[in-house]
Amino acid sequence: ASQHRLWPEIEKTVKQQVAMARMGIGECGSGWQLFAEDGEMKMYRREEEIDGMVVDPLKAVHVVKGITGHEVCHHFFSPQYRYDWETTLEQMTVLETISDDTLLFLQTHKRIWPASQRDVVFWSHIRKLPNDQDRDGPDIWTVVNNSTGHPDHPANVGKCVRIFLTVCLLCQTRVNPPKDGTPLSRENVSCKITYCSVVNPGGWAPASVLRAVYKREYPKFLKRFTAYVTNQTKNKPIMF
Ligand SMILES: O=S(=O)(CCO)c1ccc(-c2ccc(C3CCCC3)c([C@H]3C[C@H]3c3ccccn3)c2)cc1
Repeated sequence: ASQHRLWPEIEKTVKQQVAMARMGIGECGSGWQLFAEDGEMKMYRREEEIDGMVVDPLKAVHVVKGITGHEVCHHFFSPQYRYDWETTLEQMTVLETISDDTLLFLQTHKRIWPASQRDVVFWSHIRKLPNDQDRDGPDIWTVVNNSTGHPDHPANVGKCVRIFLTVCLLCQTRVNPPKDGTPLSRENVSCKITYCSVVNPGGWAPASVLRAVYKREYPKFLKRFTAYVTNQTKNKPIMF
């Protein structure tokens, strides 16, 4: 994969996005407002517009018991699960398998009235990162999705408005070993999830509509996705 044309961009974007995701909300600069909370899940956004279009950066933090960072990233990255958890997905195509850890996707999302239908072309890269805080702690896993062009799928040719996004899912596994030396089980693991996304909706859509869509869809997406991973893994050996 290192010789692929996208490799330099992937390296740079992954490093950038991981650094941002690791910063706490306080360090991330001001202006973050908590807009949704549900148990361990907290969702923040910053209100930002470019040329009158809403591009509100989103940062969600969540802690889920019984699953690991590798399991969360594996189910987010792998195409075979996506229709199960991505409720707004209408069509997903893997345009290119760049390597076993890097795919190129074309996705069309269901139309959200009154906005016109959207599509997106993005590369998706999964990576394990050394846990530099705690040397013998479990590794950190991340998936970064970033829009890119594709010669066979130019933007805004068909009925869909092309959106542009950068998404980073960063997962840190926590292990609390059982006192009595019994083997590790799912009760002894949890995962701290940080999900960052910036979506440029492409063509114009009313700010009030977009903000309502995000307010409704993002909490639903993260809850549904983490519940899906819990269900998929509950009777399987732990994937560290
Ligand atoms: O994390 S991913 O890479 C996961 C791979 O699928 C991702 C996340 C979100 C989107 C996305 C981008 C834009 C929109 C809007 C913009 C104007 C009208 C459609 C929506 C709408 C469908 C709503 C939505 C918002 C948040 C979460 C899920 N659904 C979704 C795409 C990919």
